[in-house]
Amino acid sequence: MLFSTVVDASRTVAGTRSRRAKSDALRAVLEALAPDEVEPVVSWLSGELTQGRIGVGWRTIVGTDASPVDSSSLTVADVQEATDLIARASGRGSAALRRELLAGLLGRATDDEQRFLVQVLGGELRQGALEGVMIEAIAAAAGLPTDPVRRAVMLSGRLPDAAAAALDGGVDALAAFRLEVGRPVRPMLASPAASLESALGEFDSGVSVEYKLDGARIQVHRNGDRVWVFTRTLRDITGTVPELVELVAGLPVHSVVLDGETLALTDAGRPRPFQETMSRFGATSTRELLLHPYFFDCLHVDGEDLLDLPLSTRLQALDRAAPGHRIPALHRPDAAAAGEHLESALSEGHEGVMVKALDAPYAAGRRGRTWQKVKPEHTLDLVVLGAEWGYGRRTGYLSNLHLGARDPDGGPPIMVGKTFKGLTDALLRWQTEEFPLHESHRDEHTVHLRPELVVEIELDGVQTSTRYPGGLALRFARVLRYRPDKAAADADTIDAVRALLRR
Ligand SMILES: Nc1ncnc2c1ncn2[C@@H]1O[C@H](COP(=O)(O)OP(=O)(O)OP(=O)(O)O)[C@@H](O)[C@H]1O
Repeated sequence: MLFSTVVDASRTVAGTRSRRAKSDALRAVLEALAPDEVEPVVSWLSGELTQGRIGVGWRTIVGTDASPVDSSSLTVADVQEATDLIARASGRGSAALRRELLAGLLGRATDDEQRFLVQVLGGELRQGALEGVMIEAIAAAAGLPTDPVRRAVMLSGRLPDAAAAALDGGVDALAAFRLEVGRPVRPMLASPAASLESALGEFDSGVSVEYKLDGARIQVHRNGDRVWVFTRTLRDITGTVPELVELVAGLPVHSVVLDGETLALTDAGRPRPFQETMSRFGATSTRELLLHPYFFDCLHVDGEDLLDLPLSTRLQALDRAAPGHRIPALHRPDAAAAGEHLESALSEGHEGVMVKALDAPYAAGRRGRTWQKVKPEHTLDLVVLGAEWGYGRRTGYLSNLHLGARDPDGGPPIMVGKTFKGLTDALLRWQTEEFPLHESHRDEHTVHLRPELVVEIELDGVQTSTRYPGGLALRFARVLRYRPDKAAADADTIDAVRALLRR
């Protein structure tokens, strides 16, 4: 396939708000691909290279001077080969070689193709938000229902692999995707509940009511002596959390996959601030701040996959696999006991409780109704779209944030408000250093950012407004904290913002 066909499709997708039109454009490309073109093209259209990061930084890209050609004959295979060569360059002189190879590739591309390549290489096109649309397009191109495609993506964490399997081997190839110990699964997510009573009222078959701890999500895998620890975004952090590795290595099982939350505690046993827990995931972490795991689900034990079994069965397995390390939970409590559990969670400094249906399977990667979170304040995770230079005491600092909600149809984030409330001096300094690394462009007052940073905002509510394109505006928004554990694709949607309208 000609590379320009891919570039045209990407432009069509970016240029329309219609989910149907996006899906149709993607489908048309997928249907025309040769088998070995599927993985690279699905990766590019999702804004990534199959090789991951290839050592071409922003500086190299803008420093590359290559005039576009008028008409190009670049094929998908040409581009894949060129990026392979760049990715493989190593050792002395490799930076110069990468620059040369990049200039060679760009020098064969048209203006549009160059722009697309630069965006993919610079990570600007990475659009997890498009994933749902892409899954539908893959299913349509392969003539299959959406569910088995989605399941394969959630189990492998990799859209291109699932696309190749769907288009090449159909349902049978997709069914072969299994949970594999050592390969992370997309985590199941929760929906907000209006109240504890409404959450309890929704499930006749019994619930587990669990503390909702305000730490960081972990997924641990163990096979014999080998242990892995992954974050919510499936990043492998095994090397930075030796105390968790040691604990998991000592569990009374041979192989296991556990889902949980990890927290650093004060000497008095109260949770430390979220930032301190997150800082342990960084490369420079100290071991002084020990992380404690609190597991709440078991997806695999000793050769048996449990994803499709009811929560009640998975919790029994969890008790066997990790005795003493469960999150505080009540099994089938009555309303009074559940209420007391919520009160104690809050008085111990935690966020609230989770109410989970005991008969529900583990819906990897889904924000389902079978897990509901009950917490007293309204918070939203929003994408930072830009920041304005401050004035007065804040002169010289990037301050007032432009906030966007995710478009569930895969378009760019939709702006819903601005705020500088809650920003500490430390955060202002951090923003001023960090934001230029995410800059897409700037004007006199504002540095605009690629949609990469997620910030958690507390708010009193939402009102209708003509000021912003979504017709909604946040009321009394204040910054709680940044969420380095989340990508833009995990941010709250415009629908979640709208759901706060009448409360
Ligand atoms: N008992 C629990 N069961 C499931 N998740 C829990 C539990 N305790 C804490 N958590 C955390 O809560 C998150 C689930 O809530 P949700 O799906 O709303 O994620 P979120 O968007 O990170 O929410 P929030 O911003 O409220 O933390 C999980 O990702 C996990 O990190």
